[in-house]
Amino acid sequence: MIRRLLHYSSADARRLLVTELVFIVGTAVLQGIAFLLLVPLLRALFLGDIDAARSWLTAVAAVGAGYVLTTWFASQIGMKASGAMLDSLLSRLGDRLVELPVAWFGADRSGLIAGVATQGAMFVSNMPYAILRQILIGFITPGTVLIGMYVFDWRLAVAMTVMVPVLMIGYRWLRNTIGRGDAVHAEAVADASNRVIEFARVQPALRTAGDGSIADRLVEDALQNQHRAYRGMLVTGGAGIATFAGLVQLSLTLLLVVGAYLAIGGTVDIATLIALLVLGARFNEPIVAAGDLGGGVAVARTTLDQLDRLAAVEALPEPVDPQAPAAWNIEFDDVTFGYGDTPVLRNLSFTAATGGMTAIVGPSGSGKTTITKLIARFYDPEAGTVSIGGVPLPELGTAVVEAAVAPVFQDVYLFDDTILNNVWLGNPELSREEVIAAATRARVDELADRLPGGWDARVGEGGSNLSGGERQRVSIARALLKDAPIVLLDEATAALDIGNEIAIGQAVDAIRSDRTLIVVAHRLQTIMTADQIIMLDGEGGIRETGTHLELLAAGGAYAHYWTERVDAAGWQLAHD
Ligand SMILES: Nc1ncnc2c1ncn2[C@@H]1O[C@H](COP(=O)(O)OP(=O)(O)OP(=O)(O)O)[C@@H](O)[C@H]1O
Repeated sequence: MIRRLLHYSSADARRLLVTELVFIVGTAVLQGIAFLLLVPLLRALFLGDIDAARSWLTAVAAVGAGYVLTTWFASQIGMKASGAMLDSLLSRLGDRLVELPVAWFGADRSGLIAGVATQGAMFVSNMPYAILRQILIGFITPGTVLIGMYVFDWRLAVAMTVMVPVLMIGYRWLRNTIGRGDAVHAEAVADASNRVIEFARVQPALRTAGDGSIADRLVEDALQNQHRAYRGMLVTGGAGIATFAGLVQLSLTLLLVVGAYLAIGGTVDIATLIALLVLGARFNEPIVAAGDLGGGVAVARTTLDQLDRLAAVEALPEPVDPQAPAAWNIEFDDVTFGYGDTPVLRNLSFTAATGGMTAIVGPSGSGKTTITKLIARFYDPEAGTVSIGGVPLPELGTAVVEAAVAPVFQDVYLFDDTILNNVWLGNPELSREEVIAAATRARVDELADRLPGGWDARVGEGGSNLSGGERQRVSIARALLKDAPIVLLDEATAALDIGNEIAIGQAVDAIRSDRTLIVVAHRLQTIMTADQIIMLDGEGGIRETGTHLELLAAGGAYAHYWTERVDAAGWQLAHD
């Protein structure tokens, strides 16, 4: 455990932890010596030898003073070590999270991350101050007492020694039992957190679904599961602690029996025996305290295991010497990719020219969004290459790709802040005026005019005060500000009102100049004006490629798709 704590410590936390350990060892040895000095002291008192008792009392007082001093230092340094440990755990976690591939983050990860970053990190960082000290003292003090016991009476010392492996096995078993229970509990807590977060997010949809919806059931099941896991942990943990305390009592009983036997045999005088039995009781005290805290170690271990698993998640390969692309054309060369066993894209090849707009259309689930995710390098393909400017993405590296690409996805997340600050995120270097100018080009000015507070109106959690189309306009404004040479736009599938439809059209026009734009296109206007349309076939490949006019003239699948869409739009307009 100490090795693992040191592994996750910053240099500062490591220095404090090692210093604290030195003081803890000093504390424990001094405590052991103080206990040992009780034997001659008590013996002298029983025998009425007041002078000797006074001398031993002075010795106990001197060792006690040393003990108090080292304890004070150990606790002060321990407190600082705990603080430094918390800092280093959180910064290690933060560093790791930004390294992980974007694809790793799904809704089911929020509970895990929240659990590790809050309760888990607190538990681990509490180790140096609150737990480690007691546990080390629980082993080192009895160890010192045991060595001293051999000096006083080897037979009682042997009786104590016999119990050491039994107590060690008991302690291990206790720790493992609580550890197993806690691992199950931590998983259940993470799952319940995910469900509750999801439940809170989708409230509007749930209100219309009424009681007993799937989400209600999932939350209820997850909470019940957590409750069961917690109860299981308490029951097994409680049983473990009680069993361990029983073993400790057994060792004391053994000492009593051996002591009584020796006293009856006359090989040890009563005064010495009583003093040694008092010592035996003291021998057990720190062990019981350590046993009680064994659960704490197990819980901290669960968090360290989770951190180990996070450390083991494979990041995408990064180049030693990242290249810079000379152009911004995008090329898919024989790309095959899937999320599971079945490929979503099969041997897919196409080129999107620098500065042009490519519209991707096709049936639902045909892989349109997946193509944009591969360009943003959320994933690497299983086979084939995706390149920008002729350089495969793994040779550019994630940082270069992230700088070159501005994604505008459908599920735009806005922070619970002002409209302007949400756009500003795209490029924090720019002035307020420059941000407003870019936001105006993406037609966000209409929102600022409408909402009380203007540019400083708050958008609510996740942008809940805005419609889907409005959120997407804010996201387009961010992309405009970022001024990346490639923009990926996943157009909102939801039908837009006429105001949003026109505004999004103007925002897309603003963004397309001088940029390579890949659009998962749903608006007829976007599709019609694209430089190239790629129509996916729904089986992982491309059915047709060309301009709107070329494909219409070909009279194939696209022409059919277009006629249907136009008819549907006409039907919709006729009924509005
Ligand atoms: N993270 C994921 N994990 C597992 N499967 C996924 C994931 N994302 C997408 N898929 C699956 O991959 C397939 C293609 O999804 P994709 O979102 O690329 O399709 P799409 O053409 O954009 O669909 P739509 O038009 O409905 O948005 C779908 O079957 C989808 O269920």
